Amino acid sequence: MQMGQLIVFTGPSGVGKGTLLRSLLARHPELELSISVTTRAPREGEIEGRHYYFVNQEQFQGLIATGQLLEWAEFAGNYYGTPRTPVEEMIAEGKLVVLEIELEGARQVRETFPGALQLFILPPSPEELERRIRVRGQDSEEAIARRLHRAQVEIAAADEFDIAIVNDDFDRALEAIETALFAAVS
Ligand SMILES: Nc1nc2c(ncn2[C@@H]2O[C@H](COP(=O)(O)OP(=O)(O)O)[C@@H](O)[C@H]2O)c(=O)[nH]1
Ligand SMILES: Nc1ncnc2c1ncn2[C@@H]1O[C@H](COP(=O)(O)OP(=O)(O)O)[C@@H](O)[C@H]1O
Repeated sequence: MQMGQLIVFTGPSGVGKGTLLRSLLARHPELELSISVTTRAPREGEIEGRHYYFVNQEQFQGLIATGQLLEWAEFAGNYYGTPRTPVEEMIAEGKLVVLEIELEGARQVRETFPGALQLFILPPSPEELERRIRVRGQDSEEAIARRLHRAQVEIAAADEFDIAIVNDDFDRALEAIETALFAAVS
């Protein structure tokens, strides 16, 4: 059987990664989303095992110490990581596995999985990025400030990625992602 592939999505908080991925996954059942582990508190409506596996600091450190994370990083005061075993199993089964992760994690994956396709999602402007984070209405002022600060660092690194796509018009961005993705994996 053919080996699967890793597809990495990175981009500043609020750019629309989650929304784009939901549409992409609904349209392409052959894509599998990796569910991350995080120490962040669940947002309203987030479900354990579907959006994230929610753990405490001690549990997260245990996962690092026992090599159970494929990559991990601290982001805006919380830890996030990709559970290794499910991803390795899905790749061995020939699946296309999607990781939605921040910059430091994407850099780690670049080292360990050089064949991974790395996509970066850009906002049309910094103002629109801030508007989207606020419209989502899920984060405290402090969390918003940390995310906006981190966004500048992430956007400055967009050139490191295989492809950068601006999420201005949603449908157009989705199409551009599909084109890039299926050109790379076919
Ligand atoms: N390195 C890494 N980053 C992750 C992982 N899961 C999520 N992230 C990233 O962590 C950041 C914060 O995620 P989250 O708290 O859900 O906020 P949101 O992106 O604003 O919805 C985002 O950039 C995510 O892409 C992971 O497993 N590893
Ligand atoms: N192309 C777009 N135009 C306008 N709003 C968008 C667009 N894409 C996403 N959004 C909105 O922006 C907000 C943040 O999107 P989200 O998917 O949560 O971002 P991320 O996962 O990157 O943090 C949501 O309210 C979402 O509906």
